[in-house]
Amino acid sequence: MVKRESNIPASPPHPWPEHLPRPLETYNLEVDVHDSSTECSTNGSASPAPAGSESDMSAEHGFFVDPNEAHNERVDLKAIESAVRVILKAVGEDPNREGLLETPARVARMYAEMFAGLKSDPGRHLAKVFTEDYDEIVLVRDISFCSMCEHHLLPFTGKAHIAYLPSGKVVGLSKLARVVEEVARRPQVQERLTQTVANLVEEKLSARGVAVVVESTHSCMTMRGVRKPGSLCLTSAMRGAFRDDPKSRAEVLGLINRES
Ligand SMILES: Nc1nc2c(ncn2[C@@H]2O[C@H](COP(=O)(O)OP(=O)(O)OP(=O)(O)O)[C@@H](O)[C@H]2O)c(=O)[nH]1
Ligand SMILES: [Zn+2]
Repeated sequence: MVKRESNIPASPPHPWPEHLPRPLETYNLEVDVHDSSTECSTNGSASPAPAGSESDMSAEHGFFVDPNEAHNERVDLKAIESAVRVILKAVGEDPNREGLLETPARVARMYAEMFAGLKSDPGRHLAKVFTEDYDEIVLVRDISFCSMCEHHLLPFTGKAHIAYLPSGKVVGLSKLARVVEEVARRPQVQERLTQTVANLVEEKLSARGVAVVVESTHSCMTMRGVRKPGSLCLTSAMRGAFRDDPKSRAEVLGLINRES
């Protein structure tokens, strides 16, 4: 057993936020170099400083961990690699030919990225709000996203539009896009993505009204199966005033559909 230890101080100045991944360099890695099923075990004694502090920056550790980025620690990369090798063999490929040698590892990393939001809490992006005497529509339009259809594990890509009616507090505009980005990183159906985003905005901002419209193209409908390139799926979730008041609903839909 070869033990590699980082040079991070054993007693960090602050606890590392639970929902964040710990950068690999900050783990004490215990690697059995003789065992092909190598495991990395984490040692709780070494945690980095919280994001945003000076010691979180690349000068000391060689990288910066963005606390806004979702990360799914439970993804078993080795298991995905094995499964991809099985699939390659099953379709008649030779997983040992040169071009495919690194493919299982690439696919594993790709799934880790595409499903990074599976175990995270996207609502955290809406935790910081600003008191503001503004009670009209706030709309962020054309938030591009790429998610994965849970039926075929093929991407569906498109745009989300989020509007809300504040009740004394507004949120940073980028945070609405961050919620979409994180919720998208799960296997799902478009309806659930739409509702999840609407529920989060309504709950976390105590918004008087929320409108979420999502438009996307599903690869499972364009590149396979029924093969209808150009087909577009639209979903919407209306809450509060946008659901109950036809005038508010018409106003927000007008803004969402307005030509730029
Ligand atoms: N409602 C909904 N359906 C979706 C979504 N993404 C994919 N689907 C559909 O999920 C369905 C799965 O249908 P199945 O009959 O079980 O699978 P299939 O035989 O591969 O279906 P086809 O795609 O028609 O070939 C398909 O109709 C897909 O178009 C989504 O986000 N929402
Ligand atoms: Zn599909």
